[in-house]
Amino acid sequence: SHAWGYAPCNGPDKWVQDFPVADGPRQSPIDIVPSQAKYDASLKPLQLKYDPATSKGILNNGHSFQVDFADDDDRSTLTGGPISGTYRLRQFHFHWGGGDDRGSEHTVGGTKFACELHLVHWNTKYPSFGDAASKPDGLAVVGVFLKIGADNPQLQTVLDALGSIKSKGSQTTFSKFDPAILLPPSLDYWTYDGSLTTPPLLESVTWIVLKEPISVSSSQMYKFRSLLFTAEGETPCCMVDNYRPPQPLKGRKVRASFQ
Ligand SMILES: COc1ccc2c(ccc[n+]2C(=O)c2ccc(S(N)(=O)=O)cc2)c1
Ligand SMILES: [Zn+2]
Repeated sequence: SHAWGYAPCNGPDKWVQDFPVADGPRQSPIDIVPSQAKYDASLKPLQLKYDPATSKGILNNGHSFQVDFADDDDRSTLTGGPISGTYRLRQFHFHWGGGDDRGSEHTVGGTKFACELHLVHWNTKYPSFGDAASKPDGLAVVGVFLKIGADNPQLQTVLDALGSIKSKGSQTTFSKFDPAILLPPSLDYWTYDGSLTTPPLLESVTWIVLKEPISVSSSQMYKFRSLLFTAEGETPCCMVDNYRPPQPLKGRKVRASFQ
C-alpha cells in the first residue's frame, strides 16, 4: 500500500482506509475550548526533568524531524501532572504549516498556531516504548504551541541542524541538548485522553497541552519549511502542512490545571 502522508492522495482523510481507529472514540488532535475546560484542583504540577546527556541524534523521518533520546534509564522523565508513575522522554518533533496562519495540530478556540512541538514520553510500567505505545496509559505527550513573534534563540540550535537532514532518512548526531530550554515560563496545561496524531493513530496518549506558547519568528519558520518529505533522488516535495486537523471530541472532557 502507498505509505501515508499529508498530500490529498494519502493525507488525514485517507488514513482510515489503512488505520480504521482513525474514526475511534479518543482521537487527536482536538480543538481545545478554554471555557469548556474544567479546572481540576487534583491535577498536580508537571515535573519535567531532562538530562542533556540523553540527547542522541536528529532524524528526518519523512513526516517530520525528530530528536531522539536515550531512554534506557530515568535520566529524562515526566512525572506529576495528570499521570501517575514515571514516563521517559523518547523523542521530540514538530508539526508546521506552509504559511504562518496554520501548522499546529491542536487549536485553541479554533485558533491555529504556526507550529506545535511534541515531547513524547512512555510509561515505564511497560518494558519498552513499542509496548507502551499500544496501551491506553502507555504514552504522555507534552504539546507546546509556537506563536509567530520574536526570534527564538533557544530554537535556533535545532534549526541550525536541519541543513544536514534535508531529505527523508537523513540523520546526524545531536548531543548535549536540553529540551527544557524549549518550554515556556508557565507549565499551566490542559489535559485529555487521546491518540497518536499520525498513523498508527494508537489511542494510547495522555495529552498535556501547555497554555502558554513559545515564540518563533517568520524567518525561523522558513527553516522548518526547507526540509523535504522526499528522499534524495526523488522529486523534491517540501515538508509543510504535516499536521492532522482537529478530531471529534466524542464526549471527552478536557481538564485545566489552572483557574
Ligand atoms: C507501535 O508502532 C508505532 C508506534 C509509534 C509510532 C509508529 C510510527 C510512527 C510514529 N510513531 C510514534 O512513535 C509517534 C507518532 C505520533 C506521535 S504524536 N504526533 O506526538 O502524536 C508521537 C509518536 C509506529
Ligand atoms: Zn506530533
